[in-house]
Amino acid sequence: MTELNKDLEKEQLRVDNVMKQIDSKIKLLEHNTGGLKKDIIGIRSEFWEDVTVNFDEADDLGETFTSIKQQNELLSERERSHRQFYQQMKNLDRLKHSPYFGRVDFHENGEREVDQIYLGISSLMDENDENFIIYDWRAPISSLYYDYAPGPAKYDTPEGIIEGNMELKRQFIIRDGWIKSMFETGVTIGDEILQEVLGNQANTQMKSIVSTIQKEQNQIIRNEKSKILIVQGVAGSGKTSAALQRVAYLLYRYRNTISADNIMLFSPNSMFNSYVATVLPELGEENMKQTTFQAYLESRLGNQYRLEDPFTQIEYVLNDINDPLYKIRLTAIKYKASLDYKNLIDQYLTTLSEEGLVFKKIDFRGKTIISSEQIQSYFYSLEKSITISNRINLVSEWLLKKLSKIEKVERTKDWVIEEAQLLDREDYLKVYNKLQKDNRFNENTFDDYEREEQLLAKFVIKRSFRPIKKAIKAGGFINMKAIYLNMLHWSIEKGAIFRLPDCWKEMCDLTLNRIEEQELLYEDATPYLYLQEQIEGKRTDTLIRHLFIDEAQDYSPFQFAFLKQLFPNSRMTVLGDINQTIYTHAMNESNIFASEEESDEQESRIKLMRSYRSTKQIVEFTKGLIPGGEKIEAFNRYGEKPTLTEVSQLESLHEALIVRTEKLQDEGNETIAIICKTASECKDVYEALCERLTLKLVTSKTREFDKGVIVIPSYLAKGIEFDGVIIYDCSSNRYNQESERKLFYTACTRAMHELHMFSLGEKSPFLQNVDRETYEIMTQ
Ligand SMILES: Nc1ncnc2c1ncn2[C@@H]1O[C@H](COP(=O)(O)OP(=O)(O)OP(=O)(O)O)[C@@H](O)[C@H]1O
Repeated sequence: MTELNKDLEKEQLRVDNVMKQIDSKIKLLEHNTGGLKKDIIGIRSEFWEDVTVNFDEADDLGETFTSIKQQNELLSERERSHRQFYQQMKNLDRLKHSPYFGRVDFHENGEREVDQIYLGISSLMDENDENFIIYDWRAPISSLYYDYAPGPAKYDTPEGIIEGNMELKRQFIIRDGWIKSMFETGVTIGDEILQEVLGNQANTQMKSIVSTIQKEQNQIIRNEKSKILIVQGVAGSGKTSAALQRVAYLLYRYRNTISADNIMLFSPNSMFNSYVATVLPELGEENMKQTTFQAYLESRLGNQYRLEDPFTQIEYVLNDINDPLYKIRLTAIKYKASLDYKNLIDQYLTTLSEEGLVFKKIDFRGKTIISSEQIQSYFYSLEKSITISNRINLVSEWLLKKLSKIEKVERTKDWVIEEAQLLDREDYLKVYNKLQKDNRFNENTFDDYEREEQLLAKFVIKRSFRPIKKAIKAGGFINMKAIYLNMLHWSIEKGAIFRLPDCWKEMCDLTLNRIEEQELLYEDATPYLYLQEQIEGKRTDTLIRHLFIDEAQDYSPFQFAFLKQLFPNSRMTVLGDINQTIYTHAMNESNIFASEEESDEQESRIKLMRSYRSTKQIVEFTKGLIPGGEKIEAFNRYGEKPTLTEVSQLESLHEALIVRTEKLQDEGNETIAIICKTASECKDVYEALCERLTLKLVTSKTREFDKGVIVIPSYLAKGIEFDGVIIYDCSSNRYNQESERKLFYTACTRAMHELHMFSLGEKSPFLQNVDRETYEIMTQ
């Protein structure tokens, strides 16, 4: 028997033993959980039998309350234990499927024994709960596995650095109790295993990568020192994967202080949200909060305006090049994304401190009860040193007091008596009950009839004023629309003192016209909300301690500044790729990824240059599409070269595309994307081909994507991946503007195993400089 076979046998024996221990832990837990479940069902069904309910006397009321409280505490305690048991059971189930994936033998300096450390997705203790049979991959000692090859090695612990020598590093694939493969590995974790993992079919849900995390990815996952961690990583380098494993790491490392509710991920669209949603549960952790920037804007401005979304904006940018206002709008999108525009708004705010805030009048029953001038003069009568938002609070208090006085006067009016008579039964009953209650506690009851009338009047008044008061509390008396528009007029007048783009007036007109129609353009939404916040008072989310921004190259400097203000207590992990910047507002020299310098000691930057998603052949091709692409490293996984098919007729394009799609399906590719430049192109393709192929059309409203063949616009495909990608039409008609180069690159880099491009007419200029050796030209 060879040395390796002997080792394999020994390792299999250990696996057998671990499986037995997992089984006995499961049995024990089942036993305990079963009892608990019965307890909970019992307490729930007998809840009301076991409490003493008596509302007759005040004393009885107290006793009833205590009794319910006790019973409730008992139930909560049992439910908590049940949840814990359930979680443990799920972890054991997961371990049973695959107990561990790695082993390092570490000889700590000064110690006699060598420790054998086995790593899995969660830890497992022996039967006496004394020694670790499996270490959680996030434990401090586990970082040895990701960071070192056999030889001198060290790891960080909260108590300090531990140094020693790594004597062995081994990697396993274990499934259902059997070692399927075992390798001795070097620094980079098992190319063999990575080959296997990456060679698999793409999935409609992202997978966890804990067993094959690479050293540079581990730096991201375990970073603890930086307030802002910026990761510039090439397409497919594992940014999203590293981000999600980092969330799992933080939840483990700070389990006593941070929970999933304290972590938030901003992602590019809702389909991406569902794509990544299974990774953390797979690792035994609860999902962090997830949102998109657009969803946030909607939640804040959606009740005031029809908000344009970034997808509608990009459709305009890509399609409407012949619109006479096209250039103006594009310049506006860029300018309004900049910190120069934020600075302009800040300047305007200083003038607002002195004059110019606009308020809405307050009407009641068709009559103005407080005029906008009255509000304005009260506001400007307040001490100027008080911030605008604090003065707004004072105005709000003043208005509410004023309303209370008006309420009293109104109570005696005829309309109140009339409305009181028309109250429906339910409302009347409420008043009647109140009357009864008052009589019970109040000895000096006077004429019930008179009292009832008063109460009814009060009820009617309260109900009528409620919406006004609510609106006042929410700052509804501020005329934000007029303030934003006035700011635009003011900026036109003061143009000379700002670095405004040419045609600024035309740009403002564009916004003015839309706002008049109750529509807010995407480029105006963040600035508008920013201005609103400075006036009404900044809203902050102090609960979030770690903010993750994925595809961050597509955020404007203004949006970043806004997010920093919104999450003041949060550390940030910002992940992106400057070569995948597809939105006009982000094509800015102040893009966070444009610089490679760390701006201060709170910021760290990490670069990922190796692409794992695509085969070497695809990476060698896509590298040629972007300047500086030669620095991108491909992982050694081999496949066919990408292909380009040039056709001159639409019919032949469709025929060729159908043949290729069917071939990809026959080869076993489960997720195939036909990527078009725009949504309108997708719609045409879908309509033309849906009778010949089983297709699904993806739009900005799609929440999840399924296996099969999908037709998807380029900008929605970002962040996700497919076994096979077909570029519908990469002709110079479609992709010719320099600003579209990155969009094209993003589309091509979605392919894991196969990339096929079709061109109706001459191919795009982006392909002109690509090394001809890196792709095949197909003849029809
Ligand atoms: N260490 C790793 N082990 C196994 N698979 C990995 C590893 N790193 C990345 N991958 C795989 O590579 C693919 C790309 O990863 P991911 O989507 O995280 O990259 P990305 O940098 O966010 O890509 P993009 O910017 O192009 O959207 C995924 O299939 C992921 O599972």
